[in-house]
Amino acid sequence: EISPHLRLFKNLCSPRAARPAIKLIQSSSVGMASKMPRFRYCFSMFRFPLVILLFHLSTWLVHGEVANGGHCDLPFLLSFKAYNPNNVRALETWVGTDPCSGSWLGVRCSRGRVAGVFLDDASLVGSVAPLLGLTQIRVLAVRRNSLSGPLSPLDNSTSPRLRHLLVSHNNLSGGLNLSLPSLLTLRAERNGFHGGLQALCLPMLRKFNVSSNKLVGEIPASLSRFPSSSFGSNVDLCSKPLPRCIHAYNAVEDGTTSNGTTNVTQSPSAATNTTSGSPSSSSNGRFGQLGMTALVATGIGNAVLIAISLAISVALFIYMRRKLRPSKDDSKSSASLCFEEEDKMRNAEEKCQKSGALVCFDGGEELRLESLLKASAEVLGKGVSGSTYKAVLEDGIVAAVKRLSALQFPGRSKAFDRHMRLVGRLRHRHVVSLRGYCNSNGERLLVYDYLPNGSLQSLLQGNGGGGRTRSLDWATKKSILFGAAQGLNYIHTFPARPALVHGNVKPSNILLDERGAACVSEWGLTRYAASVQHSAPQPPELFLDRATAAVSSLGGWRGYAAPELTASGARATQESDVYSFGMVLLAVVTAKGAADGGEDEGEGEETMGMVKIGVLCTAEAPEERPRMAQVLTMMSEFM
Ligand SMILES: Nc1ncnc2c1ncn2[C@@H]1O[C@H](COP(=O)(O)OP(=O)(O)OP(=O)(O)O)[C@@H](O)[C@H]1O
Repeated sequence: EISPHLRLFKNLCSPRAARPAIKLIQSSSVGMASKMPRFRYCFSMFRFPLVILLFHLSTWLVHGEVANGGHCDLPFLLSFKAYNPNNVRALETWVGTDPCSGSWLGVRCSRGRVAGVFLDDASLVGSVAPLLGLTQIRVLAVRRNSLSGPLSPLDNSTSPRLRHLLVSHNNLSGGLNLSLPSLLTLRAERNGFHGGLQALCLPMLRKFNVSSNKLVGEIPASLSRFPSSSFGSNVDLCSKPLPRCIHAYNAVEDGTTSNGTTNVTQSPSAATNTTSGSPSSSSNGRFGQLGMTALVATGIGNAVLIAISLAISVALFIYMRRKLRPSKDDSKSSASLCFEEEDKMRNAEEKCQKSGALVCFDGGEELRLESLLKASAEVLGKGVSGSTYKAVLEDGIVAAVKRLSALQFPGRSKAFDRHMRLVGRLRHRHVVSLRGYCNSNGERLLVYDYLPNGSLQSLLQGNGGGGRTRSLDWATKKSILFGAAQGLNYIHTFPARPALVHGNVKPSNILLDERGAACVSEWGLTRYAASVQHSAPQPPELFLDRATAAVSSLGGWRGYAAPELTASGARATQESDVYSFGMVLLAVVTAKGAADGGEDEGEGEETMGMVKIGVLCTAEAPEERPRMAQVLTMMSEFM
């Protein structure tokens, strides 16, 4: 088949245009000298199409196409297709030589290469291995099919860009051997994977599920942070978050155990008891000697294992800290974060997968503008800066989408884009992550993680978020305040020029995640707002009056804004954030809670200590307020 580029050239060789060239060929027996003028004539006729042809050839090559093999991702897709019968609907559209033509269902490309395959519920059979040969793939979603065979070992050399591997509800088998520093999602539940989890090295993993497989053995420490539901219904997995592993040792000896008939399987402690002086062991010299040797060997083995796992944990901890708190240097070296690639390449399209006008960040690669616009949406609330919706996307992703008010954020500004890209880089367990944003045609949508447990505001109003009631006891109050303080401190200390500011600290912007941990949200927007509603200055009354003032205006920022912000043109600063945090702290500490009436002495002291911190934070003069890092240090005394 002639490619479009060749066809273009063929059209240009229409009878009229081609005549001189044909003549040239026909007169090939004539001497070279007589050919030259005709050649020049022909060349001048074809100069323009030749330039076009060369241009197309070069882009063709740049995009990974080769002269006679077609698109370089084609063989992988075709061999996957070959496993499947012709009646698989999605694959019926896989025809032609260009998978990036837009007509291949479920195939998504970026810069001329296949970057995503989305074939959930497509009745697929055969092996998934060919799809893992796609070297530029970021998202592979083939859930709820009948795929079988093993998942080939994957590492940075085979799949350097893979972020989301969604293969759940298939018949896949074999071991899980994945060493992918950038993988964010692994959904492999309800398959037939067997063996252990030791060959999983996935430091950036956020979503993980290997339940309902045939896995056995100890859960590595690096995966123990996931809930037990991620590991359930396997053959024999153990260790955190599942019950502890019981290490059984065959403490030897055919025919030499105390009753002389069976081998004894016992725990190390039991073995210790037996060998350290129980009559049966001391009476049996050979057993005692062998048991002691086995114990010493086991002890040494355990010590070595503990030392190795400690070293690995420390290394992992350092590695994760670097990844999660990128410094300027880190951002240069870590290619795994979507945005860091952006910085390096200085080109938004290169760094982040874009779908239309949606720019995505680390963890938001699965987002697509089309599915966002089609999502079912429920209004969560309306604030000064815009309205927030809970959006449930067709592929089950739940997100909070903030639609910025056109009045507060008019026009398209490059500074806003730059700022949002910075905001999208922040990742901390007490800061709500921005996963993507869209800024086009006057529409500004910010896509955040959806936090299911409501806000501190709903708690203060006596209604636990997410439809649940949660008592605001002293421990809860402290943990929420401490979490929010950590989030705020992270924002304040993030390496950026100028230093970052939240700008809108108030209870409705302190959300509770699925574990009930506090996360600060919607920060950094006021800097780009046309106007910010400021309150009248707070009168310097007693702290309790201030707290009451804050609580009485829970819906807005008024009660929480620092007095200096009332001046016209005043901008939020880190000091004004500290003030607002102090107001939140006072509001929380003085709020009615489950412990009212039953406060013990220790709690009373802590309350007073916290109140003092609140008073320090709400000092009238900004320069007298402590920094968030100092607030954290003071608070940690009560944690
Ligand atoms: N990521 C999120 N997950 C769950 N709920 C959220 C999320 N972001 C905001 N909300 C909730 O949506 C509601 C509206 O939030 P929104 O930020 O639009 O208004 P606000 O916080 O009252 O005012 P402002 O615009 O000044 O921040 C609030 O109750 C907030 O708790």
